[in-house]
Parts: sequence; structure tokens; C-alpha cells
Amino acid sequence: EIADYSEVTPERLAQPEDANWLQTRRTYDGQGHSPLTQITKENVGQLTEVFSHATGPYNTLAEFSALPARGAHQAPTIINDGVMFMTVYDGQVIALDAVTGEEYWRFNRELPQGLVPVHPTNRGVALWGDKLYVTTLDAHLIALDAKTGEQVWDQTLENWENGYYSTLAPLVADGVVMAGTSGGEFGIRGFVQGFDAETGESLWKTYTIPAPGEPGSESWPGETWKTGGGPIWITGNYDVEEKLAYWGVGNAAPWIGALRPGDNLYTTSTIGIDPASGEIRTHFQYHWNDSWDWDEVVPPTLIDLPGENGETEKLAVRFARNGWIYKLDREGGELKFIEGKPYVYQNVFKSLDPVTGRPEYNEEAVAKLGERVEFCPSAWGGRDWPAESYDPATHTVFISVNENHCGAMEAAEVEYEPGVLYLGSGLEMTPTEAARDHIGALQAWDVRTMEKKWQVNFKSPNWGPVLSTAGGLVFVGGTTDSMFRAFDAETGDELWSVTLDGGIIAPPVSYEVDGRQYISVTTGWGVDGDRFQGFINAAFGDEGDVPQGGTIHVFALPQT
Ligand SMILES: O=C(O)c1cc(C(=O)O)c2c(n1)C(=O)C(=O)c1cc(C(=O)O)[nH]c1-2
Ligand SMILES: [Ca+2]
Repeated sequence: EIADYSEVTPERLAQPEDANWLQTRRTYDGQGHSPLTQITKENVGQLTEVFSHATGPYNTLAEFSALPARGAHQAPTIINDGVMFMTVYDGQVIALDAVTGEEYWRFNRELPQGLVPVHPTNRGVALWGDKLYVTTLDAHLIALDAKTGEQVWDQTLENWENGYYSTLAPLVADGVVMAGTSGGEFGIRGFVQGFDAETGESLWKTYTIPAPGEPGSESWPGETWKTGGGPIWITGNYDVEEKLAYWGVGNAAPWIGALRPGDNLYTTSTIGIDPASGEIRTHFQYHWNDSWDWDEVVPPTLIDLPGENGETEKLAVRFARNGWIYKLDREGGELKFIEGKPYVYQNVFKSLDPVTGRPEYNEEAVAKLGERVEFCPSAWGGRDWPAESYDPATHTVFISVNENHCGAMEAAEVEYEPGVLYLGSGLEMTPTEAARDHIGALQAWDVRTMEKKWQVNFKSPNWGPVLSTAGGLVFVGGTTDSMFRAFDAETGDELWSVTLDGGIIAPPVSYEVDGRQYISVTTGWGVDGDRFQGFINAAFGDEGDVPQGGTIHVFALPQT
């Protein structure tokens, strides 16, 4: 039992104290940036570990034999006035003291027999009042008492036996808890669902694929809408002023666009949902009739850019998995294309329409039945899910990318069967010759000019979510050497690093308790970073294995 727990109010979520990290990307706009300044470029070299805390022991999960992967830690530590919450990929939630690492409680959900997780991971908790919310691999949304870890309510999002599973952290806005499910590789029909945060009562369920007669339904032939994918597996961002939640929608199913001719709305899009009603008020589709498994699930970062004449540009900026950056206008809660450009080599788009942003395709890179078609980047995209951060003082986005890898699909007809992979192709990934130099990189982009400021290359892929701080620092893990690094935000110079007990694909977080600033990060290598590395090892004849880790590490400056 946590004796002294601070209630999470709408005001606190909208304007969090500098010391706290109350939600996935800290703020509703998804910036993932900490305003704390105690740790600086000058003193970051002195960071030392304050405590570490193993998240195990774990529950044994079945292995997905078609594409094996280990369970991964992808949750940020969520921090509320000295209390830390962490989730584990196997259905556990842990509450601990953010200064000592002492455990307050541990919740353990038993997953059903027969569940075979294809992406065994969980991306964290959401807070509201004295409760917290978490989704599960058997596609439930549950509420726990934040003080005790006792379950308050449990709602079924969908039947896991039909290929639905959840990996995302929920989003709470104005008393409504929102969540959705994965399953883009199983021919689900994706949705965002809203629940009353107190009672768990379902308020609305909005499908990412319209039914016949609904707007956008003409973009699906025949019955394809019923099994068209459009999963939701990354937490949305929330525009407090417009009362609009921006959710990213994943790939269409099956993977091969020729099997469902049409734009396939709202797959590979951002949709703006009103949390009160579930109504879709705006959308922007990055690429139509997806054939590359380029889930566009990461929501745009919401940026209010001060202009030269005192006006404010209301932007939504996105680094798409398809390899292009999109600068969108979100004025009045309506997404409108401004400009786009590639941030990694991509050979699928010839261009974007300057008015609508709709891409024109290079037909040679679009999957065709009975033919092997190559395209760059591979299905894992220029970026996958790991989050970027945004420093409002310097108008800069920091993002982990992967380049110098291409994919191929050989399309075939496929029959839908509930709970069975529904792809229409195998999966290939080949590193290019340039990959011997580097695959992963950390890029810094000025969103005013849309120019790249710097790039740091890593020989290894980079699957690290990014944290920037007002101390002028950028923290990221993500590489296969299990290193956690800090860079100078202005120059990209590496200022500090430490080798941990496993690869890092969880978001680093910064918080403060009693006047001391902390940096926390959790090791836990697995899922697609691991699969991606498997293809590289196969191509280059390497056998390197990345330690799985599974430990929360917390750093601070030495106390004087
Ligand atoms: O279509 C889907 O429903 C779905 C779900 C997930 C997931 O829930 O983690 C991933 C993907 N797709 C996917 O395409 C992908 O590359 C991916 C990487 C990861 C990961 O945890 O590293 N998850 C997922
Ligand atoms: Ca997918």
C-alpha cells in the first residue's frame, strides 16, 4: 500500500509538474521532452547508477514458432511524485519507490492457456485519479488501484482467439480511457474504444475501417473491410485545446494491397477522435493501399511553433514508417498537408502531391501476385515504433532511424482464418552494402526549416526511443551493444555512455524527487528488434546475440 499517493487530475495531465512523467510521452502532445536542467552537458559525464531493479521473475509465455522472438521491455517508467510504475511484457505491473527502488506491490495477470504472443511486449500504464490502466496480450483493458495494485475492473477489448492482442499503453482524456488492439497480421478489424475511467463502462467503439455506407467504405472492395487490419498499438496524443485524440492506424490486412484494391481507409493514417463521442473528426492517410506492412501507428507530435510575427503555427509532425517526414497543419482540429520529404532512402514513392500529400508509387516496388518485388526500406521502415522526442526551445526533433535495409514480398492469394496469420506473402529483409558501415542512426531535425541538423551513425540498428532534456541532452539506447548514451543536443557529440545488462528499447525518462534529477531506463531486448537483427546476422554471417536484460536502471549526479 502506498500511503501518500498524489491523485492524477485532468489539470495535472494537461500541465504536468516538471518533476513528473505522468504519461507515456510525458505530455499529451507527445513531445517526450523533460524540462529538468540539473543534469547538463557539463556534468552528464558524472552520472552514476543510484539503483537497479530486476523486473523478473517472469511468467513463461509460449513461443511464436513462425517468427520466434523474446519478450521485450518497451514501457517507460511512469513517475508520479516519487512513485514509479513499470509494466512487464508477461502481464505484470510493478509499483516501486522512485528513489530507492523498493517494491510497493506487483500485479500479475494470468494469461490464457493457448495464447501465443506474436509481439510479446507491453508499452506501459496510464494514470487517472487513484487508478492506473493497462492493456494485456489477451486483449483486455484493466484498471488497478494505484495504491494497492488491486484490480478494480476488467474489460474485454476483443477475443484473443481471433488474433486480437494489446501491447499499447492506454490514453486517458477527460475521464475516458481509450485503447485498441494489435492484430494487423491476423486480419482483425481494428478499433479505438472509449471506457468510463471510473466504472469501466464502454462508452463507444470506433472502427478504423468503415462499414458499408460509412464515409470511406468505398475504399474497400466487397467483404474485405471485415478483415482489413488497421490495428492500434501505440498510444495516441491528445490536443487539449481541440479536445481531439490523434491515433495512428497500422497496416491493412492482408499485407498485399492487390488483394484489397482501394485506398483502404483509415489504415496507415492518423485519425482524430473526439474522446467524448468516439467520432472521427479528421484523418490523414500517409500512403494508400499499403503493401509493405508500414504501420503508421505512431501519432504525430503536436507542436505549437511560434512564428516570426507572434502568430502560432499549429502543427502535427510525423516521421512515417514509410521513410518520409510529414509536416501537417492541425489548426481547428483538421489535419492538412503542408510538406513532406524522405529522411532515409526510400524507392517506393516517386513524389507526394504538393497539395494533398498523396504519394505516387513507383510500380516496380509495389507487390504483385506471383512475382517477387523488392523495395526499400524493408517492412520495418525508416523507423518502427520507438518514439522520437521534441525540444520546443530549439524546434528540434530527435529520432532513431534505421537505413540501408531493403525488403521483398512475393504475393499470393490467402484465405482468412480467425487467429491465423493473414499476410499473403513471406517476409524478407536484406541489409545493403552500405549497411556494413551503419544501419542505425540518431537524427536531429529542425521542424521550422525541415532540415536535418545532424546525424550520428551506429553500425548496429537503432531501436531506441529518445528522451531529450532542457539540460541540452539527448538520451538513447537502442543499439545491440547494450549501451545507453547521452548526446549534446546541439551537435550530436557523445558526452556519456554506460554498458548495461541488456539491449534497450524502452523509453528513457527523466524525473525529480526532493530536488534531485534522475534518468531511468529499462533494459529488455526482444520482439522485432531481435527479429531484425536475426536477418542481419543471417546476411552477414554473424552470430551476435543481444542480452535480454530486464532491469530498471536509475542514474543521477553524485550527491555533494
Ligand atoms: O499489425 C500489428 O498489429 C502489429 C502489432 C505490433 C505490436 O503490437 O507490437 C507490431 C507490428 N504490427 C509491426 O508491424 C511491427 O513491426 C512491430 C514491431 C514491434 C516491436 O515490439 O518491436 N511490434 C510490432
Ligand atoms: Ca503490422
